Amino acid sequence: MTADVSAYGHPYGHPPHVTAALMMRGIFQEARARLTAGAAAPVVPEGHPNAMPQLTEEPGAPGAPAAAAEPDLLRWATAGSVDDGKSTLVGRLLHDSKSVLADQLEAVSRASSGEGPDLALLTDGLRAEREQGITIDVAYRYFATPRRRFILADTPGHVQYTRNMVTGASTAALTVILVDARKGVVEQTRRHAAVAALLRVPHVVLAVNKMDLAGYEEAVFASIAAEFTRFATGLGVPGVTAIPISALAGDNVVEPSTRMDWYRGPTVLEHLENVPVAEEGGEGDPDAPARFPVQYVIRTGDVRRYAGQLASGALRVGDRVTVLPSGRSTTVTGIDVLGTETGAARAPQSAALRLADDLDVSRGDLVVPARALPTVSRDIDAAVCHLHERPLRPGDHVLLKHTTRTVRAVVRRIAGTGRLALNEIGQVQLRTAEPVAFDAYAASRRTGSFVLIDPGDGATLAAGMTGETAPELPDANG
Ligand SMILES: Nc1nc2c(ncn2[C@@H]2O[C@H](COP(=O)(O)OP(=O)(O)OP(=O)(O)O)[C@@H](O)[C@H]2O)c(=O)[nH]1
Repeated sequence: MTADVSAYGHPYGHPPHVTAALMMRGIFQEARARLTAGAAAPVVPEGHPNAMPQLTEEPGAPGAPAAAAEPDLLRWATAGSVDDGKSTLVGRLLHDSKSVLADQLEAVSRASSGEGPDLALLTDGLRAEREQGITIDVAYRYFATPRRRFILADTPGHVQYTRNMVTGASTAALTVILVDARKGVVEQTRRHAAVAALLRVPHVVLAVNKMDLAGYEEAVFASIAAEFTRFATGLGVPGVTAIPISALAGDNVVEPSTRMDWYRGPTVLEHLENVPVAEEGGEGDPDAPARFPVQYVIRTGDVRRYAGQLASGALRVGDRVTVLPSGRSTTVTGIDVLGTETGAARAPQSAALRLADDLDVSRGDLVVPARALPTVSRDIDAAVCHLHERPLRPGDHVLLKHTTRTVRAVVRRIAGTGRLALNEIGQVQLRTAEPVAFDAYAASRRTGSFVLIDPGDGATLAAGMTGETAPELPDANG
């Protein structure tokens, strides 16, 4: 798969599935890289049920500079307790928006007993496939409508929920949290809201599902929406959009419901199609300082160029930049995007830079504007979500993977009980063997996040958000 992963010597690679090790950079980036580069090859293998031809027909893709935030691409995730209807919702969305391949639908119809197709089968088929692998937690589903393309991190609900949600939501611009209208806000819902808040997912949708089983009553919806919004707002979730739906009957998923005329808001799809994707601190934020993690060095004769993908902000020829962690400064003398000399590049474009001075720049270095430096330190304090069966303990030796850089680190302190079990989120202090250049997660999701890796077997142990405070969460293993 990506050169990145093999850099620490572990042969992951199950596209379109992804292991948690790829979480922060992930297949999203591969997808994005391909899309912005206008690559002809689809992100998912040809013939796979997820292989949506629309992906390669991005308007103006080849050669066209990527729009700052790729307004036509939304990355999103779903969350909800077991049986709240995640699979049915996604199936309904694909079905009603005609975003599913015809042969797949036919197979589902044949497999379903009863009247309509069992929409959960559309996603459960993929899930079974995914569950064959131990480390595979999230399947990425690609679909498109005429308005927008979507990448959905489809997470199984029943087990290891937090891990999956962290994996799925960390790069998402939106997450849909489902509740069952008959049950309302439950412990799990609060936990999902807390994780969404921690990950700073910019848009949270509360889908109050199974409204058909609640008589399509406005009062039922209103009280659940009010309770959730109060709770989520208290956690710092910027905005909640609550939508009453029946995933099974198709109310307010793609088409507006005729049975809930008291609801005037958007359907789920309308909302997905219209929600703004540029977020503060995100790759599309025009005010964010430039962050350019060097992926590899290209040598042609005497000329050296540094290739990578802008994690945030923009770089221009003439910019005074500092290369971290060394701290040396120089000037950008050339920028190549898609093999063409350009004056500038902006996130999320991939680019190759030329620098005025012959500095010793290598993979894992971070090129930043000299006037807007991140923190450079060997000490990292972060909210960490533990993703492995083996608990994390002080004294543990790990590899810390941050953007394109992997360094050795040791766990110095874990607040509270002093250990982190699977799915727990806690405050962790780390000391790295070499300085790392990072931002606060609040300022930049990309340069403020990292994963911890087991140096022995390459397993992903944990995901961290620098400078964040771990929330108090109910019920760690929901
Ligand atoms: N009446 C009614 N039933 C629904 C609705 N949405 C889903 N269901 C049913 O609820 C059950 C669970 O739906 P799923 O879509 O499998 O739920 P899930 O959240 O994906 O559950 P996991 O796969 O276990 O995570 C199925 O029997 C669905 O048919 C709805 O809007 N109304």
